[in-house]
Amino acid sequence: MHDHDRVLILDFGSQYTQLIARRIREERVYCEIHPPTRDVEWVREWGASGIILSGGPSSVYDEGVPTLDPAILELGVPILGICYGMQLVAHLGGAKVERGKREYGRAGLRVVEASGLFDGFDPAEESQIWCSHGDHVDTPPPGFRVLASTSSLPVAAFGNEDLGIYGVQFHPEVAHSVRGEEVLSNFLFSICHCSPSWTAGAFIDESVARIRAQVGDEAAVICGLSGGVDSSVAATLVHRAVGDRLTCIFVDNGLLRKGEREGVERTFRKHMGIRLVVVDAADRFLDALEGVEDPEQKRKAIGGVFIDVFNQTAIDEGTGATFLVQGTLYPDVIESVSAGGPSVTIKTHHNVGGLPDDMPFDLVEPLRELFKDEVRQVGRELGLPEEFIGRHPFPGPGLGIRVLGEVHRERLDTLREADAIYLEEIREAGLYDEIWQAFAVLLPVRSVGVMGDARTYDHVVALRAVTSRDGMTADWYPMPHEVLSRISTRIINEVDGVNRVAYDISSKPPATIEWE
Ligand SMILES: Nc1ncnc2c1ncn2[C@@H]1O[C@H](COP(=O)(O)OP(=O)(O)OP(=O)(O)O)[C@@H](O)[C@H]1O
Ligand SMILES: O=c1[nH]c(=O)c2[nH+]cn([C@@H]3O[C@H](COP(=O)(O)O)[C@@H](O)[C@H]3O)c2[nH]1
Ligand SMILES: NC(=O)CC[C@H](N)C(=O)O
Ligand SMILES: [Mg+2]
Repeated sequence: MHDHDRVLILDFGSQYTQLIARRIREERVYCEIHPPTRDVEWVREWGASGIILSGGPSSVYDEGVPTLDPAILELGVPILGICYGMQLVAHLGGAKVERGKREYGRAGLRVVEASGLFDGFDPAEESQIWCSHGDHVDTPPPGFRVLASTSSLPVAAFGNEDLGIYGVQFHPEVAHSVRGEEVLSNFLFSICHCSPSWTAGAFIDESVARIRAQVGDEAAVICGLSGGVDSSVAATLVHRAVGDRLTCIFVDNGLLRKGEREGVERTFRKHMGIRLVVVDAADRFLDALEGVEDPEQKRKAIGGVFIDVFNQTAIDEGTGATFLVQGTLYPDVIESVSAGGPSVTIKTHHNVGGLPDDMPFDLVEPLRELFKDEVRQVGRELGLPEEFIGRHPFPGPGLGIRVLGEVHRERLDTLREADAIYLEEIREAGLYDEIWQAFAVLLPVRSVGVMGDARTYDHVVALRAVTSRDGMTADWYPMPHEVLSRISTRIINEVDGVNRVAYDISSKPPATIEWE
């Protein structure tokens, strides 16, 4: 049995699946996202208080589309199907899913009565919802009744209260569905009878217990420690679970920022009380990157060397470790791999898709289901110093994916200097905490300039600064002009080989935060 009610989200490939998870956790209910291939036995074992079926790009009549073990509908666990999830419930329940009436964006929802899923709504009033579908249902399956409609959709929501199974054609999880949160909270609390008990403190207790169960009483554990918030939180949790059987390994991969190695070592030794080994492996990484230009190849090469170095260090240090802890987060996972489901690979995060198949360790990833801001909350609860928690994220492949194209030592040095100036000025201007992540990128092009009456033909540095909540979506930060101007002047004057600075004004999507 679990201490907390838990909701299972089956992911049919919607862009919004992670938003569903967020919304549920914001209601302080624990949830996890899993591929729709989970069968009824697995689901029973998992112990869901409620199940949400996400939307997705498929159509129920197409070939090879993801479906649901129909026995799950008979478990007696409440179910809410959203968009494709609703269409699947309709299809499996014997209703017809109609094709070809496309509806994207806003619509007005009118509920039949103010109860159950729509408790607190007013049948006399319309509320704005957000839609994104091409298929729809005109008549609910036998045993189900219409709960809401819009001017163009006769069935915007249906339900069978006896079975506790519901479907909504719109997306209650997006902010533009103005009362969507209420729909989700009605589902969680009135229908699934969850209690809102999932807090950062509860997460800590549970994950310490889970780590103990996974690692056992004997095994030794190493942790890849970067000094970033994710691995610091992961290391602290594991340390609570296994004590001195944990050794942290900080790898200087030659792709770190200026002063980073010294800074991380100092802060960690000062605050953490965990054994730390620092390994200088710059040559190995740079050798592996020689001649490699493609971003995915670079990421995979770096991921592979990380594991080799962890392995060699575990042996050299005589740890006998059989477990490797990583601070992998949910966004690392979702962007790297199709979660057994239908979403696509955006980029291979070094700690997920970049791992070799024949890894000599079992992975311990206590944060695999969380988003960055949730990890920060856990870190605060664990009492980690603000120096770790407030740090901008820094990717494991580091400057290796910020020197675009082939990575050379002198290019790394150039970027290191430019990046240090950029961050120094941002701190100086008091903007560091307002920005989610800021960094410089060295472009693989050169441009013409004039310095001291002489012609230059040098490199271009692009500056990126974004605001974000969880790294899944981001917007460019409107950096004050006088700060930009100071940064640009300093970089061009102080960094050899750079004669031009550009500011990146792309949001995510359609761009990503990193350039590679
Ligand atoms: N230089 C490094 N040495 C050892 N392990 C590393 C290093 N860089 C990354 N890792 C491992 O890869 C994981 C993922 O890196 P990632 O950058 O996502 O997390 P983080 O560095 O802990 O936090 P942040 O996102 O705040 O930088 C880390 O949690 C850590 O386990
Ligand atoms: O540890 C990591 N290993 C990686 O391979 C990796 N790639 C991207 N990132 C970080 O993830 C966040 C989202 O980045 P993107 O928008 O570029 O995908 C941003 O914070 C990125 O810095 C990584 N972190
Ligand atoms: N967003 C969705 O879930 C869309 C479901 C289905 N593909 C449709 O177009 O109706
Ligand atoms: Mg990092």
